[in-house]
Amino acid sequence: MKDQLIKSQSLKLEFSPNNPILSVQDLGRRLEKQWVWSHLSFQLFPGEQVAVVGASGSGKSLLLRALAGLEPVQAGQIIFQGQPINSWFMPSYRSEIIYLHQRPALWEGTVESNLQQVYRLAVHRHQVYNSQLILDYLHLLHKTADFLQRPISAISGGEAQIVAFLRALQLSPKVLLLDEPTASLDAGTSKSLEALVTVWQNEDPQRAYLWTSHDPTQLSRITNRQITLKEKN
Ligand SMILES: Nc1ncnc2c1ncn2[C@@H]1O[C@H](COP(=O)(O)OP(=O)(O)OP(=O)(O)O)[C@@H](O)[C@H]1O
Repeated sequence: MKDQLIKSQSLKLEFSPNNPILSVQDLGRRLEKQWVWSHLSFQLFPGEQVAVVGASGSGKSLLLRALAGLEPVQAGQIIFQGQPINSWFMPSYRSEIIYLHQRPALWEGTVESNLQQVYRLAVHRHQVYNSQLILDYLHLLHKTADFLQRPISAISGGEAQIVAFLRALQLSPKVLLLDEPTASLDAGTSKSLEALVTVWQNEDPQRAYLWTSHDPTQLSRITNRQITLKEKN
């Protein structure tokens, strides 16, 4: 089944807790003549919770977006489940590695129509909307089913972030790339979303995440290893 997600049918997946789910090899991102970061190498293993830290402008967002296939790189390789990123069919890749940031883009309509809409995309046609899973996740967030009928135009920034999390998590990605996802939220909602990510990860030991935040207390709660990006010279 998973083989269908890869462009080249001759490639085989290597899936084991001992193999990195994501491998970054000598990666470099240049903006005009200046490298934001270069010679960046690390691995992300199944089950890991990793913080990406660095000063403002050190390129944390650029890194996470590059890992999601949303930004180019000018050097090095990104390897997901043993296969280089460019051997993947991009829509499939982006449903396995999902990037979430603090200002999600949502469609018009209700919360639930936003959650259902992703299944109309060809890449998710083999999956179906699972309302029970969503209700379970909402329960964890101390929200009831009426939340699903709220119009997007009438929800708060924090609630929009909740919708973005639910929309991503229901697709069962292998890797989440969380780019300051709770920066504009109150402490209670932030902790609920942290709990939600933990539940998502505990559902499958192969799942892993990278999380950027300027809040060291949050990072110490939800990650156990750090990748540090150096400031530009
Ligand atoms: N699309 C772009 N075009 C030009 N420069 C960009 C672009 N995106 C980011 N940059 C620049 O690249 C550098 C790294 O940006 P990035 O947003 O990745 O940093 P960051 O570490 O995530 O910062 P912060 O902690 O403030 O969110 C910054 O100097 C930024 O201005």
